[in-house]
Amino acid sequence: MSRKKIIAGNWKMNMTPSQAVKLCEELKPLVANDDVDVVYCVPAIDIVPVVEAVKGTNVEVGAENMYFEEKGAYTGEISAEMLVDAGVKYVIIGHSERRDYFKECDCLLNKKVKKAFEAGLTPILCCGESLEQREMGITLDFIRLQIKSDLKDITADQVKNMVIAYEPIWAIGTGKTATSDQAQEVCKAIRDCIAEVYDTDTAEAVRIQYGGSMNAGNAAELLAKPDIDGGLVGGASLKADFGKIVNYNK
Ligand SMILES: O=C[C@H](O)COP(=O)(O)O
Repeated sequence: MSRKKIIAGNWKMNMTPSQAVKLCEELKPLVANDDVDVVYCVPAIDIVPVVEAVKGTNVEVGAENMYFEEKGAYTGEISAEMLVDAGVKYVIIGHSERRDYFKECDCLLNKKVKKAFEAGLTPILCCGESLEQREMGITLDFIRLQIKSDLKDITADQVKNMVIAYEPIWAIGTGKTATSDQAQEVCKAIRDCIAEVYDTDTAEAVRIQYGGSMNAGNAAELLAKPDIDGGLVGGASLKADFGKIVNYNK
């Protein structure tokens, strides 16, 4: 099966609303590539202006987080319904920074994944091992556990339409990219895990991204691997380099 590549920028806590609009204008001519899906996952306050700024282009907008409740007394949170109403199509769930700094656990993330689907959003579910886990040789076991817990009670049809991002924590923002073989090994293990829990059709359909210091220089090699269907790009998504990653195949 041929899966369309998906290149998503994760802006993290960068870009004020006015800077965000300026960045969209700068990137507009650089990210025009209909062969791939292009997504900007942006801070909550940037969502409305960015949705407006990318109107009429090939870019879709994603959120970096959401809460699983529909509405109510949850100070500071944003619901899936709010995101959908604002024009958001994707939502990152379970980024390692949320798991680590904000103590988001698998049980909470499972509720968020369910809610995202219920609201009509496409979740980009992140998983990845720490350096310590890699050195202990438990990377694949740990990631299988994460995937199984986060996808508890999620149906095969839902999994077919979601995105999973493999992000080794030791490669995030460090300039240390996983080698393309390391990234391929884990992305394949994730696909095998999906085949084991669901079936081969589902495993063949789900798109699996790599994230962790992806840049204009290493994207083509990573994206050439059979089980890597895209990138979740942090630092390099805030500059012209992002256009080169999106056009890795040109
Ligand atoms: O979500 C994106 C990842 O955390 C990767 O960030 P990075 O490209 O800055 O290493």
